[in-house]
Amino acid sequence: MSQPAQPAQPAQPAQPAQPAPPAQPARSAPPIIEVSGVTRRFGPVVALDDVSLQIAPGELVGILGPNGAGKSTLLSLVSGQRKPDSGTVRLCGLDPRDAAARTSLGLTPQETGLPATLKVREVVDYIGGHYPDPVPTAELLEQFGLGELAGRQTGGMSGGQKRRLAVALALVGRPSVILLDEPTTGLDVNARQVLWQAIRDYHASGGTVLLTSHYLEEVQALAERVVVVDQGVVRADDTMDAILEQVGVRRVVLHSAGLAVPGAAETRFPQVTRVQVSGDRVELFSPDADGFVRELVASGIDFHGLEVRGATLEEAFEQMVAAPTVRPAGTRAVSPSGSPAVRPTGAPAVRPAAAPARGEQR
Ligand SMILES: Nc1ncnc2c1ncn2[C@@H]1O[C@H](COP(=O)(O)OP(=O)(O)OP(=O)(O)O)[C@@H](O)[C@H]1O
Repeated sequence: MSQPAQPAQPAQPAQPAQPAPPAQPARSAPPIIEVSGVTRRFGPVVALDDVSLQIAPGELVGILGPNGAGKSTLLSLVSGQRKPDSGTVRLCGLDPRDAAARTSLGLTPQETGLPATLKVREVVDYIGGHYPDPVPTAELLEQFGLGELAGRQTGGMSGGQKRRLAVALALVGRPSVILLDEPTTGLDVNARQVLWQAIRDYHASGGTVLLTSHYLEEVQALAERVVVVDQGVVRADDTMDAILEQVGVRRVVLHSAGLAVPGAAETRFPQVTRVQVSGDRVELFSPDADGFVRELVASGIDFHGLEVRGATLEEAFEQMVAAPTVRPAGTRAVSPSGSPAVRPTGAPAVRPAAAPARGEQR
């Protein structure tokens, strides 16, 4: 579900114009974003359920979650567009509904309403005019590969071009923190690379980024820290490496006619939790890859081309959103996509960061 469509939010210069050395998150500094025990309901739906999150200045944090998880709701609370039913949200130490807090904020909502009859440069001038020291329009448009479109009405832009402009507008006021809700949805590979570079440059100059994405490779490429949200609950909150490590599942790839028979691997080897077969190529997932390989060798089954590697973020994510969260009857968040990924039999439970273990009552 989307936030209300609107242009980027006003922001204020809080960062130097020139790129500085890559930012080191100031973990000892007061959090620039602080969400404490926040619950937000929409009628019977609990979009966020007792969520707590602290983001230090200079962090680049990716929020992952399936459709309806509560990601956009979280951003709308941080940006002050909505208020929590309970709990508190602080942006730069202030209530984000206080305009003073939002002067240091740049925002790209999931759906952006650009005035169709205004030209691209006019929109940038207009938004930039709210700030004391905006990025010069030509410079900003060049950075986002939009220089040649400066004189075009926004109604004549492609979807991808509009998306690039929407992210550019979040940066025009030199904000100290930006919220990007699915910034590259609908973009082709080149346009996505341009935006990724702009986000990296902004972060390298000391900016704080909180972004949601459906593209796991985007979060993997950009974020230092990943927050996994599912059904309104934070299921994991850690560095990318720790998230991958936490899941502990490894992928074993090999070629074997004997194991390519449906059910053969799972039946024979208890360590195997999931199997994908394509011809004689077999991909197996196991929390105990070493044990599986030892037993495979001992079994005498013919195989070749063995590879073992860690799980991708996508696999880690599937594991995390697979564990159900128990809520009081009638208040469970509804995911439009229905049940999330099926948790593989025997897969290790992921210890959530701020959520109950599987089966615990909230
Ligand atoms: N204005 C609203 N009215 C009613 N229900 C809402 C509203 N906004 C959000 N919800 C519900 O709250 C839950 C969380 O929605 P939210 O948009 O935050 O999820 P999301 O993770 O951003 O999803 P997506 O990835 O699909 O954008 C969903 O069940 C959604 O249907």
